[in-house]
Formats: sequence, C-alpha cells, structure tokens
Amino acid sequence: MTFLALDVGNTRLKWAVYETPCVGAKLLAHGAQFLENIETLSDGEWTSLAEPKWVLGCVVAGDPVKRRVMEQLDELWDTQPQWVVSTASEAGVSNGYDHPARLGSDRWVAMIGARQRLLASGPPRPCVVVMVGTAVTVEAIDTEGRFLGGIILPGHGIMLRALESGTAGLHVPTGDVCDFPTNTSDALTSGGTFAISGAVQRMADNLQRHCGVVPAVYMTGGAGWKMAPSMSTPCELVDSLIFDGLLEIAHRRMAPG
Ligand SMILES: Nc1ncnc2c1ncn2[C@@H]1O[C@H](COP(=O)(O)OP(=O)(O)O)[C@@H](O)[C@H]1O
Ligand SMILES: CC(C)(COP(=O)(O)O)[C@@H](O)C(=O)NCCC(=O)O
Ligand SMILES: [K+]
Repeated sequence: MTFLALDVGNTRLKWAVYETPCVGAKLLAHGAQFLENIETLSDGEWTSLAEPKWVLGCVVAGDPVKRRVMEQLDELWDTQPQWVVSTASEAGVSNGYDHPARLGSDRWVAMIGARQRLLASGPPRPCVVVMVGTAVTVEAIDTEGRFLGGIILPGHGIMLRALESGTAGLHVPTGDVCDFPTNTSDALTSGGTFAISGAVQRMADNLQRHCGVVPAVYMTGGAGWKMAPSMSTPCELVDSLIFDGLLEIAHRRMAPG
C-alpha cells in the first residue's frame, strides 16, 4: 500500500516512498537522480521497491523528460502515475495566479506543503515559500491560505553561467559568501547569494505590509542548505516541502474514508 512521490525539476528527479499517502507517514526510501541519468532508475534504485499503490508527482521539466519518467515507471509496475496540475484551489490553498494552470506545479505543491506545515504548527498566519533549485521562486501566501503571487529568479548556477558567458573576465572558482568581498570569486558567490536573500527579504516585507503580520518563511530545494546560513530573514529549512505537499494532496484525493 505504498505511495511513491515524484518531483521532477529542471535539474534532478527527486523521489520518495512512504508507507501510506498521509503527511507524517513513514519514509521507506528516497533518492535523487540528475535528469540525464533517469534511464537508470528502472534497472537501478527502483528495482528493490515494492510496486507502489499510488504514484503522484509534479513535473516542470519538459514533456520529453516526463515521457521518459513514465517509461521508467511502466517498465516496472502497472500503477498509473497521476500528475499535479495547478488549479484555482486545492488542499486549503487558493491560487491568485492570472492563469492558475500556468503556475509551475512544483510551486503549487510546495505551497500546499508549507500551508499544511504552518497550520500544524499553530494558528493561521501569512507565509513566504522559497524554493532554491535550478531557478529560485519566492511565493507569498496570506493568512487565509490565498497565494497572492510570487517571483522567479535565476538560481545560483544560472546566474554564474550568465555572467561567465556575458563577460571576458569572470571565469573563477567558487568563492565564499562575505559581507564585503575583495576578490572576484567571493564577489560572484556573494552576489548570487545576496540576490536570493534580498529577494526573500523584499517579499517578506511586501507580505508583512499587506497582511500586517510578520510572515513565517519556509525554504526548500536542492540548494536550500547553501542559502540557509546567509538569509537575512529568519527562515525554516524544510527539505521535504514538496513531498509534504504531495502527501497532503494524495491524502485528500486518494486515501479511503
Ligand atoms: N548534492 C547535490 N546534488 C545536486 N544538486 C545540488 C546538490 N546540492 C546542491 N545542489 C544544487 O541544487 C540545484 C538543484 O536543486 P533541485 O531542487 O534538484 O533543482 P530542480 O528542482 O530545479 O531540479 C542544482 O542547481 C545545484 O546547484
Ligand atoms: C519556475 C520554474 C522554472 C522553477 O523550476 P525549478 O527550478 O524547480 O526546476 C517552474 O516552476 C516553472 O516552469 N514554472 C512555470 C511558470 C510559472 O510558474 O509561472
Ligand atoms: K523544484
């Protein structure tokens, strides 16, 4: 009766198997694979798994990648995967996007995960959801669970590659984050980090001004741990935010009773 959760981003496929589709369910196995290696899943890490009863995922990589993931699942099991599409409302979050379906499903799922975590930890309050992956997204949710809007900015890797390709003199090793960088490496590394932490600070300020309450800030994504020490706003790092969202959605959609 296991539940397989899939999060297919622009860089990596992340997966996790839970005993049941329910937030807090026991995590049985998990892993991550760069997109160029996903063909290895059906004769590698996934071979030791029991056939999952449910498979629910979010995918923002293109259709060719999605097809390759479906083929991997199909080679091993009969279970038909379901894919989250952002809608006008789901699992207690309502979607303020002009065209709700155009919101990246990973962003939608992470917000649902954040909202359920927020409500589990105390009375409703506004929250900011930060995802640091290939791109960085920063979302604002009000006290009532309405997604007001969010921003998209380049992730660390893209920022660095853009600077490298657009200049003659910026090919340097990774540096350190420091307040006043005095060499090119530190200047680039700190620049990317401040761009992200500054964007989060700004969104937290916007939301606080809008709601009149200090928001909670949750951060997730493959590069979240790199950002966490450099945040200027108090912020909780929750690696499992997308999986929590998928569990919450699955629980509401699929669990019997
Ligand atoms: N151990 C790691 N493996 C892969 N990427 C990592 C790792 N640690 C940090 N990263 C960073 O995280 C980013 C990928 O994060 P991820 O959340 O998987 O992105 P996406 O959801 O866009 O595929 C990479 O751009 C990389 O900079
Ligand atoms: C913003 C994103 C590229 C983030 O992708 P990721 O960094 O997680 O791979 C993705 O959520 C996406 O393609 N969104 C669709 C456009 C939107 O959300 O407005
Ligand atoms: K992601």
